[in-house]
Amino acid sequence: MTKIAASILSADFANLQHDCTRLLQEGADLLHIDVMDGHFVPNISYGAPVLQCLHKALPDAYYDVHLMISDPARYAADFAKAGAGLITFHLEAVPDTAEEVIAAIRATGCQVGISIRPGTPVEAAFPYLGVVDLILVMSVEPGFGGQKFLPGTPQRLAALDAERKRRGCATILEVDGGINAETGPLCVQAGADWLVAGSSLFHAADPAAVVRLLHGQA
Ligand SMILES: O=C(CO)[C@@H](O)[C@H](O)COP(=O)(O)O
Repeated sequence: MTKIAASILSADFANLQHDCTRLLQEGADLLHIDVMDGHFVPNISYGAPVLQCLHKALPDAYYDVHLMISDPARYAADFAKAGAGLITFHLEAVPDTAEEVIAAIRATGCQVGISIRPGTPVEAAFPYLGVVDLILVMSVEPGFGGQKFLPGTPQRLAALDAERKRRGCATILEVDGGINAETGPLCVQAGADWLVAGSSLFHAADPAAVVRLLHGQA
């Protein structure tokens, strides 16, 4: 079944535990932790101490960490210690050393993901099918929540899904950016397994209804 990852970037940080507890109670499957360094992307979010506090408050949640940072190998262990279940980094950040970063994350005991920006040819991720646990396709330019879904995304997911089937591997396909009741189902139809949703969940009057819809249960 499709999993819904709630992106905490859209939470009220003064009430982070409350907002996350609510979303998990409303049916979200996991928490998506967007880490931005103001260098790889033009925004700064938060670091491992925030995850550590959240993990302490909500130890049973699964933490899907998305590193939008220039030096993922340097910080992977910090996020693993803080409670990450899966750590995703961007191929564009480390074009020549992706294998080393994968090994560094694996050494922490976490699952490993790679991500690609909207402008990166989807074929760049093909060699990692069956190598990493998850491939995250960005459906907006990374850096900010609340952006509009890029319409070419389902086609990119479908290409990855077809290649995944051709290779017979089980790598999870995740999509992130502008996911809502309209765009989520298009991504699922194209092959996405995990949907990251921020503003459409945290700002919804009835988040449970959005989760049900994204789960395909509405
Ligand atoms: O990584 C990012 C943005 O860089 C995303 O996780 C967004 O935070 C998703 O937010 P919405 O587009 O769903 O509001």
